[in-house]
Amino acid sequence: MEPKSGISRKDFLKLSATAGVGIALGASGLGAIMEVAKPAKTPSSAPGESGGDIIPLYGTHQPGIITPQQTYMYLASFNVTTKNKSDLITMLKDWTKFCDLSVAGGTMKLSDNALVPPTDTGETLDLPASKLTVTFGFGPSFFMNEGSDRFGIARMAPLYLKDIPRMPRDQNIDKEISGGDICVQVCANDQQVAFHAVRNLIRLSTGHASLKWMQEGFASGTPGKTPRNLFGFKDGTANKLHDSSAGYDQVVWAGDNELGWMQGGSYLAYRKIQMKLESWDRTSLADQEATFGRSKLSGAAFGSHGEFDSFDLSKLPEKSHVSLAKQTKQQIHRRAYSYTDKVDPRTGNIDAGLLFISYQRNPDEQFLPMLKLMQNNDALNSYVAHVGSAMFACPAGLKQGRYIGQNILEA
Ligand SMILES: C=CC1=C(C)c2cc3[nH]c(cc4nc(cc5[nH]c(cc1n2)c(C)c5CCC(=O)O)C(CCC(=O)O)=C4C)c(C)c3C=C
Ligand SMILES: [Fe+2]
Repeated sequence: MEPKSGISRKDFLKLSATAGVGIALGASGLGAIMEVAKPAKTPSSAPGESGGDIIPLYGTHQPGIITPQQTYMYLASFNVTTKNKSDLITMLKDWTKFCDLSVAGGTMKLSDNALVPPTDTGETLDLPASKLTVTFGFGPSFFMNEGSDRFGIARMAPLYLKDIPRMPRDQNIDKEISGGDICVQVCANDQQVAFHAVRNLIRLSTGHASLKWMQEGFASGTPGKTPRNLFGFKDGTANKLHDSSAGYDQVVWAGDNELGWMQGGSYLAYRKIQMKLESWDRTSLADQEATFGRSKLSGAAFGSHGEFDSFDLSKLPEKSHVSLAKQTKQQIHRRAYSYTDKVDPRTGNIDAGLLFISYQRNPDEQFLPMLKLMQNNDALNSYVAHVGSAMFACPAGLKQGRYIGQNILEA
């Protein structure tokens, strides 16, 4: 059934219920998704309407990588618990069907049986798609787990996938919030829509995988302008340098030296970085700007005027953050979100910082040399501590009718 455009999630639900399409509950109560409805709206609807809020799940590349940043993000990492490959496939199929429906603003059909829990948790019933994207990635332990090729896919591991090696300033890295077999990056312009997606993906993983860790982030900025991080600086300016199809091919998308499933995919590098807000806030403006090598107000590099102006590297302090990144002569595509958490009752300091995420086609060449140089020399080091770390390989875009990871598990 092809729903009409302009209808709400709730209307669509009613329609799908009448037409007898939707999702049947399995024996567990959460169960496998047996049948899903077609997308509730089309991506071509006018902006402002729900349809204009749709980012397609299918395409050459996964959504959520070069997609302009939405306001909210959940990053969740799962460990696969089932030893059975077909169980794993069931979960990935259910996830795919769920994403197919939710990114289009649809909702799983509630049960007709009042005696069992509703299939969908319901908090998005009246909400539009909100540019929801779900991006999947696979960690090194997905392919080879503690020396065991448990799903017979070790030969399918991509060229550069490995845990980020221990860095000089990694003494605060917490293993509990690092790594994992599968990561899911969920982004949307409505936090409830993003949460609904991650929550239901967790529900659908029951019996197949367990949630290892989850992080929640936000990015705030005027549309079309670079958002500022919690140090008050524009963060993401240099992404403009590769903002073209050729630029993304050069910086982001894995090439034809990779196995087929990874060509057009990308490597996700993740660092959870605490930012010492209290000590930063006691730092003079001049020192803050020298830390990055850019003006706080305009975002312009030292010696230039506008945020996006080219600049002379010799005008920046040698150990400034931007200078170090430039010295590597590499580019990465950053898609970071801020986070805030609890206050330490002993010091009154806030646990807040950056969920640093970057995408690149070759982390060995692009990301790791940059991280190493920064860990050794960065002026920013006085104000930050890295506490979480992970790397995942995100497959190429999905074709309709296929499930995420199919090209790895059924090759
Ligand atoms: C290893 C890669 C990087 C880490 C880790 C990282 C952490 C980090 N960055 C900021 C704030 C800013 N970063 C900026 C630029 C920038 N950062 C990286 C890489 C890492 N950052 C790169 C490659 C660049 C681009 C450099 C260039 O080519 O010009 C900036 C300047 C504005 C911008 O371009 O975005 C800011 C500000 C924080 C706060 C942080 C850890 C908490
Ligand atoms: Fe940076």
